[in-house]
Amino acid sequence: MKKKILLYKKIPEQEFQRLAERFDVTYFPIVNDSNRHAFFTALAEAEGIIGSSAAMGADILNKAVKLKAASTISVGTDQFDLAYLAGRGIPLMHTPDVLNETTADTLFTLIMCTARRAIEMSKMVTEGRWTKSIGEQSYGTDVHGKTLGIIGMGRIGYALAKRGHFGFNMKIQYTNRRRNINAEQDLNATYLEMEVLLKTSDFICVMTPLTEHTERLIGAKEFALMKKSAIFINGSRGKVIDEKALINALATGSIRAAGLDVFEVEPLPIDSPLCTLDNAVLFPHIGSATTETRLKMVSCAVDNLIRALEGDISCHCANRHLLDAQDAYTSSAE
Ligand SMILES: NC(=O)C1=CN([C@@H]2O[C@H](COP(=O)(O)OP(=O)(O)OC[C@H]3O[C@@H](n4cnc5c(N)ncnc54)[C@H](O)[C@@H]3O)[C@@H](O)[C@H]2O)C=CC1
Ligand SMILES: O=C(O)C(=O)CO
Repeated sequence: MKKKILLYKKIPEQEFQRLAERFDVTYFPIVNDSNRHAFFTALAEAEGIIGSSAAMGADILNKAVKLKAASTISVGTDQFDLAYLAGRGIPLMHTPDVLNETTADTLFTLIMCTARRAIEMSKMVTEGRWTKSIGEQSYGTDVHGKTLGIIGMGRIGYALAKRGHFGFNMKIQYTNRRRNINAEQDLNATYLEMEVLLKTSDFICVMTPLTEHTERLIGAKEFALMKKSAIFINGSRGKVIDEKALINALATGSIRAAGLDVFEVEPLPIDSPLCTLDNAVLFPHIGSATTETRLKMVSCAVDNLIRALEGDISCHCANRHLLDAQDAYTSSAE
């Protein structure tokens, strides 16, 4: 008999078929109040789950009494309670690497848009305010040759640093839990304590995961340390920064601008003060959102679930360290 799995995201047909060939799939393209009861009923029967963009805390996961493996169509795993899953011996699979280059492209777009005031200038044209040659009040600032400070020099941080170093002759500096020797050797990156990085960077980009250690990593104190000319970029998760403190820094001109792909609350409510600030460039969480990369992520997540339900978590398991620490993983193939 086929194992039951729960799919809670719309995915391309060919990937759906790969799941359907192997599993008995219950599919919820979206979960809302009208289908939540049915969703929980399916969750209680599922040996595997696959999807993204839905909170999967212990309160939800404890309904998944038969669960053997979870697969998220994302590299970020903050929607899940990793320790809870590990405590039950359940691996959480994720999709690293396939989205590095696309997400770094998005981050560099934010850098260019904020520095050159691209959205603001475009609005000037489309709103009929371009009535004479622009003056210096509309000038941007250069990106090439400036200093790029990266907080979280992991897979995506490195891909961003590559663009800055090779494409824009930027000086790369970073802070990270561990030294990134590849970035130092390949990109001449300098490791700095956070405080020094904040004080000396022209562009500061946060690319850490959201964890209990990184929640509100950047707040009023950190914004106050940045140069008045600094441009702040967040592509990690909204909760890694104190959004109110950022709004204050932008509104008072204590930093120059911010480019944001992620927010404390998503979708960003239209009454957020961020929406009124010309020096904030706001994207609707599109870091990895190209057709090619989203397909690769789905494909990777499908492979991950198939392998994990066969007992193989050697690749792409996000809570492997927690499972190993308590020797909790027992192969679901057993
Ligand atoms: N905006 C978007 O669409 C996307 C956002 N993301 C976010 O980016 C995050 C990072 O992704 P990857 O680069 O693949 O992860 P990664 O694990 O390769 O890199 C993260 C780096 O942050 C460092 N780090 C962790 N805690 C830190 C701390 N307290 N201080 C300094 N450094 C710390 C780690 O040592 C690691 O090197 C994801 O977890 C996800 O939340 C990822 C993809 C797309
Ligand atoms: O993969 C992730 O973590 C994202 O945020 C979307 O690509």
